[in-house]
Amino acid sequence: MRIAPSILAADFANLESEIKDVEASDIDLLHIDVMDGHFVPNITMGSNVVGALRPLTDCELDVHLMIENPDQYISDFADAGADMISVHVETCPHLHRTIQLIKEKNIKAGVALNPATPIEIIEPIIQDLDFILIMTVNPGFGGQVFIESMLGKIRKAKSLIDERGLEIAIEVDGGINEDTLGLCRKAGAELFVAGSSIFGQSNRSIAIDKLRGV
Ligand SMILES: O=C(CO)[C@@H](O)[C@H](O)COP(=O)(O)O
Ligand SMILES: [Fe+2]
Repeated sequence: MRIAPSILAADFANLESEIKDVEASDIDLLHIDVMDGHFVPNITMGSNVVGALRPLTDCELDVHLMIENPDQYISDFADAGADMISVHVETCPHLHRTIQLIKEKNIKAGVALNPATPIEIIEPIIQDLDFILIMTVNPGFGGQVFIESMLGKIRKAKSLIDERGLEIAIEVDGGINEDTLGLCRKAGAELFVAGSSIFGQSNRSIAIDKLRGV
């Protein structure tokens, strides 16, 4: 299992030390939530933040785009140093093209799905994906409560992947804590985004150990 701390819950005035703090716990991925105030009712950060963080860390930068018209910004985020980019299927009328745009940048391509979006929507292009991001809360804010009915969607995603013999990671995002992580893992997820259950805690190394079940 891989844990991706979401910097949305970090102290923005001290991002460098916040990142060093979680890196001390052998974290190999950082999750960056990009929100535009249109697709979701919140505004966060752009590719300039990804570019500023890139030289500060060896972690893979996992950029979660919660923005309308993502095609227009993929190049900026990739050039700024993203290693993985996920786009929301709800924002992509030409999803196949959008995925190819990400892959042309030689980085991992993922599709994110809102809780109300059925997993079957990605079936026609599943073989082109490196990962699937299943939202376990409605996107827009950290600190929300995990939606338990998403476990069924994770199981369905796992079956779609396994039936085809594909190597695609299932990432879950929203309300992941020491109770919900195990449920998602059992259902088939392997990449766990965690904001408040890591950066919201005073001792991040204890928080990460708890998530790992140590
Ligand atoms: O994409 C999002 C929210 O839209 C997430 O990545 C949050 O940042 C997760 O925060 P927690 O639910 O773990 O506090
Ligand atoms: Fe996210």
